[in-house]
Amino acid sequence: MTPTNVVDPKTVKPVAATAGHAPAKAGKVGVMLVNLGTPDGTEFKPMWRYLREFLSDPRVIELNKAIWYPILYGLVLTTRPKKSGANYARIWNREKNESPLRTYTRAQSEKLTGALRDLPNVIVDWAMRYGNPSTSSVAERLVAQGCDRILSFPLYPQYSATTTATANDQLFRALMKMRAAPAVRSVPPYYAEPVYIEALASSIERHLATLDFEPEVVITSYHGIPKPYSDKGDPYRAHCLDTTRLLREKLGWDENKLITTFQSRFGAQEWLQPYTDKTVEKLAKDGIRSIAIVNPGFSVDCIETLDEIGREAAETFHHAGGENFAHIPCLNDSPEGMAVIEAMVRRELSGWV
Ligand SMILES: C=CC1=C(C)c2cc3[nH]c(cc4nc(cc5[nH]c(cc1n2)c(C)c5CCC(=O)O)C(CCC(=O)O)=C4C)c(C)c3C=C
Ligand SMILES: [Fe+2]
Ligand SMILES: [Fe+2]
Repeated sequence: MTPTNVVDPKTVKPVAATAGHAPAKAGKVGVMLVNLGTPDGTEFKPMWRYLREFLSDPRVIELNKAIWYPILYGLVLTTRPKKSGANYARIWNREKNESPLRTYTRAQSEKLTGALRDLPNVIVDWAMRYGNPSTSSVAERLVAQGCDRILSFPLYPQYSATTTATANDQLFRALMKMRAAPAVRSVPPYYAEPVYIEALASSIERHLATLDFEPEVVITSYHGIPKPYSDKGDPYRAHCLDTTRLLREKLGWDENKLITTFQSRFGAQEWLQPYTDKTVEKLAKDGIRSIAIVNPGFSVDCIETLDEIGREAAETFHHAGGENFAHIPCLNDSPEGMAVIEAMVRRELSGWV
């Protein structure tokens, strides 16, 4: 039987001009890489602006506003901008005057543009959930360039409401202001995709081969979330554990060689355990001399990987008696990392190009 109602996207033409109207630009597909966000500078003001936007997001801090805002404005935003700014200053990309997260996300977008050259109707761009370039400005730019469809790619392999869902919320908030809003798709979490697991395994093997020691233990350290969020149904922890299990199988390692921990606690409540800093300290005290840490949950290196792991965790390990410490970089814009992004984008564009 011949299908009668199937639309071939290649035959859909831009809307023609009618009397009194400019021709509507249409027919292009926007691919938008979305990362978490980052401050515009390391000084108090830009740090304050970034932290205020981030920590006012009810997906991130679930406390009632009447309780949270006095703490946020009275305590957190009076002290943390200075402390975090000093940490950002240590890892800042001085050549471009921006954080590594922004540099790497832009590089991913540029490389993806090159990789998708065979799809002339596709425009690739990149945005942040918090800070700049804002999600709304990039969505508007794509629409102005003729995109009537947008594929949004929240760059988090493991889903969490605190990251993936809020990136999607923000895009729809931008669409709420448009009369002619584009159709939207969102790339699903890819924590168990073979292309991602293979990329992590080959990146780990490549970096371990450059070391002059063999780690007795390799830690997969993920950003944490408050434990109550997980208890209430956020699937993030299960996604992280799945990634590590699949990576272990791929590498042929046992449960003592590749372990899972959670880092970057914020505030007083309990977060997902085991904690990375406590684990690193305990390993050294238990006589483990050599470790490596990899951060599979971060698509690019940032303050949490370069400073909290590359500096702080290394110091903790050495102070507790450890000898050899290695931090394995994130996939970033490496060939392995770009293979993951390209594969996910091509699959999710199906039917649109
Ligand atoms: C309650 C607070 C936070 C939750 C929940 C949270 C979840 C979460 N975050 C990431 C990824 C990143 N977080 C980064 C920085 C960062 N995270 C928090 C707080 C929470 N994160 C803060 C306050 C900060 C700012 C830095 C600081 O002051 O300590 C970053 C790095 C950004 C950069 O510019 O380098 C990333 C990436 C995930 C994946 C996640 C939940 C799964
Ligand atoms: Fe975070
Ligand atoms: Fe941190």
